[in-house]
Amino acid sequence: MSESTNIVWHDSEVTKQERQEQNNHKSAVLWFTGLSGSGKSTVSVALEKELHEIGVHTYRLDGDNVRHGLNKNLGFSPEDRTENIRRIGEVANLMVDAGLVTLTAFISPYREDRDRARKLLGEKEFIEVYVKCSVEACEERDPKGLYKKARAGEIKGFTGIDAPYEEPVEPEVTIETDKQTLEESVQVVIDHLQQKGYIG
Ligand SMILES: Nc1ncnc2c1ncn2[C@@H]1O[C@H](COP(=O)(O)OS(=O)(=O)O)[C@@H](OP(=O)(O)O)[C@H]1O
Ligand SMILES: Nc1ncnc2c1ncn2[C@@H]1O[C@H](COP(=O)(O)OP(=O)(O)O)[C@@H](O)[C@H]1O
Repeated sequence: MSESTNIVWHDSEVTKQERQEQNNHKSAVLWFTGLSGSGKSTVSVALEKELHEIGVHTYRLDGDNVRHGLNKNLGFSPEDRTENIRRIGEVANLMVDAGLVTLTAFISPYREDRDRARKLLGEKEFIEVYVKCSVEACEERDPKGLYKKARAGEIKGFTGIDAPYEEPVEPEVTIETDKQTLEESVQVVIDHLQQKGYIG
């Protein structure tokens, strides 16, 4: 890939802070990470609905959806997953600049890739939400039948089966979807946003 040259940053006259003030809440990314079937999509969808209902401006980026468009040229090799997460970090950064509480739901299995996104966004605007769920429980749920295919050898390099998932070390929030209900998980994240002053 060639790098762009002769490009100059052009500032806007409306700042992120002004957008946040108009919205009446701060902006940040809620970075959901966890195994396939752990509940990233389910929890982020329910959480976004609740946030929207209380007047928070949101947008949700989901692995399956983004891989249909922006990242349709990427597969599941380690290099492609890294590029997937790099692009999502950049898109999330733009959305946070636009004043949105941005919810991303990607397996994002590599710590280094998540930490790169954290560094890009900055500590205050990157909230890592570890969707913790045992691989056994995810496999039992198998909402898309992918674990079955992975066990049968029809999918190679499936996260948790024959590809790694590196657990977060110090996530801002952990939800345990094999122990908590969906409603409890959503509430844990809302409590965090309120306690840390992101939303009123
Ligand atoms: N090999 C392999 N490993 C893991 N997942 C696979 C694979 N092949 C396809 N899928 C489907 O792709 C979804 C994961 O995409 P992500 O963009 O979140 O993955 S990653 O962050 O780049 O690792 C994942 O969606 P979720 O189940 O929502 O996590 C799967 O439906
Ligand atoms: N407490 C829970 N929280 C979230 N999802 C749950 C819970 N209990 C069962 N589920 C089910 O687990 C599955 C999670 O799938 P999904 O949200 O697509 O996960 P992911 O996006 O991480 O792949 C769904 O079928 C959901 O209904």
